[in-house]
Amino acid sequence: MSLDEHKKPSGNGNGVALSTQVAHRLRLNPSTDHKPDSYEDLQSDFSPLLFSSLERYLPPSMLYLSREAKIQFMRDILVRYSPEGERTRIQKHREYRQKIISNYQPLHGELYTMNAVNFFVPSFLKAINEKTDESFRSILVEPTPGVYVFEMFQPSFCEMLMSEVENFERWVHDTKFRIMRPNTMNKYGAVLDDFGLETILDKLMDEYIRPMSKVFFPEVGGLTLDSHHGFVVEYGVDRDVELGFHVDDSEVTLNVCLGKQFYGGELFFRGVRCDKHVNTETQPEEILDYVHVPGRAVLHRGRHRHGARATTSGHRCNLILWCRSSVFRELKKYQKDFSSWCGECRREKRERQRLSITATKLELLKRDGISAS
Ligand SMILES: O=C(O)CCC(=O)C(=O)O
Ligand SMILES: [Fe+2]
Repeated sequence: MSLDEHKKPSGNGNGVALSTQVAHRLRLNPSTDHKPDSYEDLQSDFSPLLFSSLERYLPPSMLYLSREAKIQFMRDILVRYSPEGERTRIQKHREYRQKIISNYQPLHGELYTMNAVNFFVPSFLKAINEKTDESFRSILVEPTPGVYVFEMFQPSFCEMLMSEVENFERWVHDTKFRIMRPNTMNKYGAVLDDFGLETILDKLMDEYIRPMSKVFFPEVGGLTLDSHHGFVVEYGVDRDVELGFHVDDSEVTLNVCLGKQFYGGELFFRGVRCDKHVNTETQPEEILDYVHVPGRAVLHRGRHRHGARATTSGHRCNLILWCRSSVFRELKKYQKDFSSWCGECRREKRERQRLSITATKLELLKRDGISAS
């Protein structure tokens, strides 16, 4: 079975910016008591807010230089981390979103602001309020290491979200608006962030998924999730039927079944892998087939290889939230061993340790043998 890198149409992995000049390294931690200059009047393709945030990371010796000198220095850094092509793409995407948001009339206004009591089931809310390892563990099961399953959404929320998506799809059809699909592997489905749901999905990641990821996925940036790609996928005989074996472009993925009635569509998992090992063999203990249930969530690492079997009848709709950590992505560039989360790195490491123990034992035996003679 060959595997696809599931691509998103947006987002970059830029992390903590590093200076080109060794003498002027950015600080690792911001100077929180420093009041940055205002950059509101700055004509630049970077947001003025980005400049004032970055200013707090300037080396102390630069904090009181002229505004122009700071702008020049920060611009040089930003340009390195966001090449022109990428900036143009982001700008185009911003305009695309703006066009949708100013023309699309939402069906359920109440979906666009977070209303936790109406959206989530009480058990989930209780666990989130407590935010402890035990409270999370009390509401979920872990059918294979690293895959967590729990009840999450109220049925009324699932219905409302599905009918909003249908309404959006109808608008797209009627106005012949050309929309971008969620990723390279789906022909159907819609990006929720593109039609006004970005703010609540941000909240969903910040206040609900990050606290859980901090407990369950600290080694893949679970504590520092800072951006997301949120969409729905739609399956059925007249939609996408199945989804091939892949890894997500995320550190942590939330996948919640919204409904409706369907047969098939099982998720299959086959172990977590880093880039280098993405196509390596599956170990028997890594095999999991999971049956979707409306309202129920699955939380897993983006690098946990998976796919979805054919939805053979009916209509299946799932909410997917790919959560990313720019810090994790930046740090990953400088690492080679991912044995804290990649099944194959771990297997190789154990094998190296086993060989080294055997060699040491042999060495000792040999020495003993020699001294005994
Ligand atoms: O259909 C599913 O439940 C899986 C979807 C998925 O893995 C994805 O969109 O990344
Ligand atoms: Fe996926």
